[in-house]
Amino acid sequence: MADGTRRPLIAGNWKMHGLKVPAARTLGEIIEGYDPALRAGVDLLVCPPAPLLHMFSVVAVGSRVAIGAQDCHAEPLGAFTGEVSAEMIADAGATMVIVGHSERRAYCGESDGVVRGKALAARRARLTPIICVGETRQERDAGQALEVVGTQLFASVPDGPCDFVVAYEPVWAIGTGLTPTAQDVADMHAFMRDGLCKRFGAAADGVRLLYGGSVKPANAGELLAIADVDGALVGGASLVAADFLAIAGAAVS
Ligand SMILES: O=C[C@H](O)COP(=O)(O)O
Repeated sequence: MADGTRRPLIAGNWKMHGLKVPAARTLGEIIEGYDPALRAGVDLLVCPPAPLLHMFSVVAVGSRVAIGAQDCHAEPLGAFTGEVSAEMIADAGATMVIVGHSERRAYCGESDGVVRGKALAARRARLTPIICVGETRQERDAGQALEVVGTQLFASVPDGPCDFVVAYEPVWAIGTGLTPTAQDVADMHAFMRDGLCKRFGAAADGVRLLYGGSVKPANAGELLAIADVDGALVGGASLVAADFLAIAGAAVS
């Protein structure tokens, strides 16, 4: 649970889902459902596929629903066919960007160093990076979860100001319906907070630590009540406005 100084953030990662007409309808439902009670207590972020960023940013103007991207390139421009820079994302109207998602680490071979470069690019473009970390099932079963996440966190987060969000997403919990125990989530978030505070000092108290991996309306209350869980990074359930809003509701109840 956010400690009162950290406003909860519920972020929806739509991954590679969304054609413009149904996607705009879903965004409209989210905006409509982000009522004063929710607005008073929780931040909402929707991260659609890149081709929808500009349209979403225009539709969301004045709604206080933030729009974010799912990835960015480290360089501001250049001969990088198919890539999108942080500056382009900001120019499209987005304010945040996910970096280092485990799907990109696994399928695109992104190392901690690459992720750190993307987080720095986000800072350069005045975007807030959401830096993702998380262990595999094999690593957890081997008792290495804290060590693996600690290493990822240290190497993926750039030096400088605490202008980032961290998302802890156990790889084995993503899209599987499985979640860690509340105690395991609490231990990991306390460990991450401690590591950030040792490195950055008191400023790290303001960093929001999200949990991600099979967050649904049915389990959001329990997960969001855990100490040092300041919100959620939601995949599948963020594609349904009612489910996404119900998860946001759990952050304020
Ligand atoms: O970025 C979101 C995560 O990968 C979680 O996805 P999920 O909620 O579908 O498990």
